[in-house]
Amino acid sequence: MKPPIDILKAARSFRYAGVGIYNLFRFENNARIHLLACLLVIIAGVFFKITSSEWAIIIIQVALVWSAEAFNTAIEKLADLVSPDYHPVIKVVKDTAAAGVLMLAISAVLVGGIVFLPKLAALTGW
Ligand SMILES: Nc1ncnc2c1ncn2[C@@H]1O[C@H](COP(=O)(O)OP(=O)(O)OP(=O)(O)O)[C@@H](O)[C@H]1O
Repeated sequence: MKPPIDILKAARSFRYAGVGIYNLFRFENNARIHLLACLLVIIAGVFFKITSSEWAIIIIQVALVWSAEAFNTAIEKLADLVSPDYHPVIKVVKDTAAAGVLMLAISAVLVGGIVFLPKLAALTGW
């Protein structure tokens, strides 16, 4: 009888996803920009001693942006394979996928502002 959960198969899926994460940050310029932004946010979070709720919100924001970037990259690669030449539908597909990343990046910047600007203001005496 087949076991209800195939642990080896799950472990393989984790490995493939790990390769995907590596490729994302190794080869995609925008993903590297998001990685750098994340490192700066971690440094700021440690410096300003933000609360666990603030960390939780920031972690969710970072994960949302990275995840959107991963889906966007996957869509771009698929689109390049399906249509290496210019196609108006591919333009809509790629622009829409990029819009998804931009929307979440804007929300991450706003959340960052809400969390860090008051602390920065208190520090600098604005
Ligand atoms: N085959 C295509 N047909 C139509 N428009 C395209 C096509 N390829 C790219 N574009 C247009 O160029 C924009 C940038 O596409 P591109 O695939 O170069 O993405 P990118 O954000 O520069 O990512 P990367 O540099 O990682 O490939 C798309 O949003 C789209 O408007």
